[in-house]
Amino acid sequence: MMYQLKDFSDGQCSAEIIDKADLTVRIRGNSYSDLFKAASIKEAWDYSQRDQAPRNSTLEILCLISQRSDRRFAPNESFDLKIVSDFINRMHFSKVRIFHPHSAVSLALINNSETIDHLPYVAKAYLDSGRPLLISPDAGAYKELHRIAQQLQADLLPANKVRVNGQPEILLQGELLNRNCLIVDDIADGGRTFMALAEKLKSLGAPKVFLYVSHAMFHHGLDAIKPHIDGIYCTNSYRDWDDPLIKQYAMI
Ligand SMILES: O=P(O)(O)OC[C@H]1O[C@H](OP(=O)(O)OP(=O)(O)O)[C@H](O)[C@@H]1O
Repeated sequence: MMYQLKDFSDGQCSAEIIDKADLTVRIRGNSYSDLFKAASIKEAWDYSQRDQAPRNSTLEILCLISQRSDRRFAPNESFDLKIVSDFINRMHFSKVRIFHPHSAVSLALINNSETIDHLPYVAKAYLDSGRPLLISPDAGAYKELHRIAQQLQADLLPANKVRVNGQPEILLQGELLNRNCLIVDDIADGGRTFMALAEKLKSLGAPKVFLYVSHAMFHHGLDAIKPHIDGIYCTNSYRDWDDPLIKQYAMI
């Protein structure tokens, strides 16, 4: 560890640099507090470098807060991803690596940014679940999953999601042929998208439906999703889970 963090009882956070080498800071990044911690570390590291030739600094963000707010949804609402991106840009890391961002807008707004690929985790889930048919749940997920399906030499069936009064409705583009399915997406928030899709896939003959999400939030818990999904694969980019339904790959 190149640095250590101290938390004060009033909520303040402070950083101390232990090693003046190149800096890598890996955070979940799913809270404003995490971003402030990264800022404290970078400020202390910059000062530690004042008499040296420039070194490299990398910020790795596993679950970027406000990544879904990649546009101004209404003229009287804040553009939250822009605020977060401006904050990150002011830290001046030489590289910012973001794990499976919701859209390319994060990469466009954050300077010197690149993606941490989720392919290795999808590959593990794909093999563990017995090479099922991959399902992309919506148009946004299709392009990424098409790339991954090609790399894995896996079959891919696109679904499309339209929200009607907030409820997802599903259209499938192809035949299931009684195969098990692995839905692949970036984020599970409440999980309704995947319940509705799994229900549809099972009604069309899928014996088992598995789900891979990089960022497993499940803000309403797992009880509602359990009758629909036979297994969930995810990373711990957002939080740690301890549930028999979930197989989790540790990143932090
Ligand atoms: O678990 P749930 O609550 O069902 O939400 C999960 C879905 O929401 C996100 O897409 P979103 O609808 O935000 O995509 P958009 O950018 O196309 O609006 C995410 O990519 C999932 O597809």
